[in-house]
Formats: sequence, C-alpha cells, structure tokens
Amino acid sequence: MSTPCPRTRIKFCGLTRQADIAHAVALGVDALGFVMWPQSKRAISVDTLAMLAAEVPAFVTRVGLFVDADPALIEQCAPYLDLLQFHGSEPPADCARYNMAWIKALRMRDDVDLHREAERYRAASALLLDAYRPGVPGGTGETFDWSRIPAALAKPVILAGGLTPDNIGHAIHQVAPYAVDVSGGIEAFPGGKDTAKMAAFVHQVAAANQPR
Ligand SMILES: O=C(O)c1ccccc1N[C@@H]1O[C@H](COP(=O)(O)O)[C@@H](O)[C@H]1O
Repeated sequence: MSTPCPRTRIKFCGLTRQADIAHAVALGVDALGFVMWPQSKRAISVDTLAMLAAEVPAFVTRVGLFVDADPALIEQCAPYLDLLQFHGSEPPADCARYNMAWIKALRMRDDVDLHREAERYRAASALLLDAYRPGVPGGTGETFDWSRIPAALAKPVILAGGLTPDNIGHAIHQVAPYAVDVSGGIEAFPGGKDTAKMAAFVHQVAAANQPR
C-alpha cells in the first residue's frame, strides 16, 4: 500500500460575517479564526462571536485570536471556542491557564530561535509563524523568508503571513507545514472575505497536496 499524501490543514482567520463562514465551511476549511483583539480592523465583540460560533458545524475548529488579552475576556469567549490562539507576548503559563487547547503565534524577528521557542511553548498544540513588523502584532499581509523555518521542529508548524492564492502552492512545496493560516490574502475588504479568493486558496492548497 502506498503512503498517503499529507493534507495541509487550512485556517481562515478574521471572519466577521455569517455568509463567509458558510462559504468557508462549504469549501472544507478546517478552522475558522475570530479576532478578539479590539484594535484590529477585523475585531468582533463577544456577542458577535457567540452568534458566529453557532454557525460553525461539528468538526470545524473555532479559534479565538487574542493579543495579550485580559483573562476575563478570554474566559468570556471560551464557551464559543475550541482552540485559543495567542498572538502577543504571552508566556507559556498564561497560555495554559484556560484548560483549553492553544497555539502560540511567533513573529519571525531576525533573532527568533524557533528550536528554543518550541521547547519553551512545548505545551502548545502547534506554533504559528507570522511575519514580523515592529509595533504590529500580526495580520500585516506580509510574508517572511520561509527558508528560516527548520525542517525538523519539535512542534507542528502553521505557516502564516501574507499568504495568498498566488503564493500558497510555492509555500507548501517549500515549507511542507502542518497547516496554513490566511486572512488578508482572501479578503475583499478588512473583515469581509472574497468568495473567489477563498475558493482559489483552497484549490491551490489541494493542488499542492497532489503527488508530483
Ligand atoms: O488579523 C488581524 O487583524 C490580526 C491582528 C493581530 C494579530 C494577528 C492578526 N491576524 C493574524 O495574522 C496572521 C497573518 O495574517 P495575514 O494573512 O498576513 O493577513 C494570521 O494568523 C492572522 O490570523
């Protein structure tokens, strides 16, 4: 029997509208991210999170994105989420205090040591690697040098940062990540997804997963 080809999991982030969720689910997207950082142009309220989370069927992961958030906000959101995404400078103990699965975003500053971070955040379900821009926690729409990602890292890698339907095939072939995360690259406007770009992204991931 031949070895099955690995399937790159897909997370769409920055969902704010029911119609975009329905389209993402129909495309077979694995995880949907909700930005709970109030300064983001994609931020939603807890009430909107509750409404949108109810639209997500079983086996699609609802991810809450937080940036150095007040624990009270995370606790309020937790009933509507399956996974926490920490996108600030949260230390491991702060990520682990909610009795929920979590991932840690790391911004790829020049001096980041991914092996060291993988050891430090060993309780994370995965590490999400994003571009670094000073003063901005994420969602910049910028890529980083993917060759900086070591082939053997102790944690699954979620590749993020400036991914689009045009570059995702190349990214998967070069990095072979566990999953990919996209926000700006499938948007029509901040917080609103473009149905054609969503479909193109998913199709490009599927194409990159075909044996060559
Ligand atoms: O989307 C945001 O507004 C955001 C704000 C603060 C931290 C992270 C944010 N988004 C995440 O950033 C990466 C890359 O996004 P993009 O594809 O480059 O737009 C992704 O994980 C988003 O979920």
